[in-house]
Amino acid sequence: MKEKLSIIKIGGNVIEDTNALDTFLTAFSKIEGLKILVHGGGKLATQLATKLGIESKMIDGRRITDAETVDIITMVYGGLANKKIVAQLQAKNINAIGLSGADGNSIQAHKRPVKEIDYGFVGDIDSINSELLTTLLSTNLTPIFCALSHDGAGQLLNTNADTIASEIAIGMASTYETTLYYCFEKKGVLMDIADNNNVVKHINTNTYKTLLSDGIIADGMLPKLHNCFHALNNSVAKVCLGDVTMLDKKTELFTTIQL
Ligand SMILES: Nc1ncnc2c1ncn2[C@@H]1O[C@H](COP(=O)(O)OP(=O)(O)O)[C@@H](O)[C@H]1O
Ligand SMILES: CC(=O)N[C@@H](CCC(=O)OP(=O)(O)O)C(=O)O
Repeated sequence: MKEKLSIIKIGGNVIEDTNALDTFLTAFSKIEGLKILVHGGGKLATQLATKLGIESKMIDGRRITDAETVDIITMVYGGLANKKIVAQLQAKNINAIGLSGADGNSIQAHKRPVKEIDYGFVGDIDSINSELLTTLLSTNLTPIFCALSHDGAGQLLNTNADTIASEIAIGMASTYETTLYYCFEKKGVLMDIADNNNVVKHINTNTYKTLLSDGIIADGMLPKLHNCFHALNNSVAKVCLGDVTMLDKKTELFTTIQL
């Protein structure tokens, strides 16, 4: 029997809100067993770029990451967001260790090739250093990943945090029974975005197709669901989406994805 490992991706709207972040980190700190946290911070990066007079460009939910922008996201994801979360978890007795993909060569990627769109310094993941993560977990450290990978030749790259979470879950699946949680401000995949209680409790490959063609899965939910199925197709045991109450098991109202 493999040991269980939970990988939790925290949504951008939760990081932005001090109270919601504290509630989330309390619930995270209480999750039993081995765990890894992944965060982004896209909205915080856009806010800092605006303050610095730099325009933020997104295409299909991906940030066009030029040389100035990669510096901003390094400051925000690898610095401010990551270190605040690590410090707050230390206060909750979790021995958190903050990592970008460059630290310990934990996530190696390559710059996305230019086709119709040049995304700039955006990285597509090649490998996860599962040995390093296994070592950290075995010494009671809890890895906290930001949305940065590197190319092995000195360049940091911007990788969507949902993708980092699914690739870590996949990379760890041969060693652990991995469950991937996408924790955000909604109770799960909603039938009606205006009704936070109208949750689709189970989605499989067939119902996924219908939800897509009916336009129920839209915007930020599109890459998220793509990552969910990618994880399940690559040995991840379980994938769930929901709000913080899903983590402290105070509710049955969240979405479980199955093949
Ligand atoms: N059917 C749906 N159910 C829930 N959220 C949806 C749905 N369709 C679109 N969304 C939107 O997707 C958003 C989550 O995606 P995103 O903003 O990228 O989140 P995160 O920062 O957590 O990665 C929700 O805040 C919501 O506005
Ligand atoms: C390539 C790319 O688009 N990367 C994302 C990484 C941050 C992220 O994923 O943040 P949330 O999870 O808070 O949305 C970005 O820069 O916005």
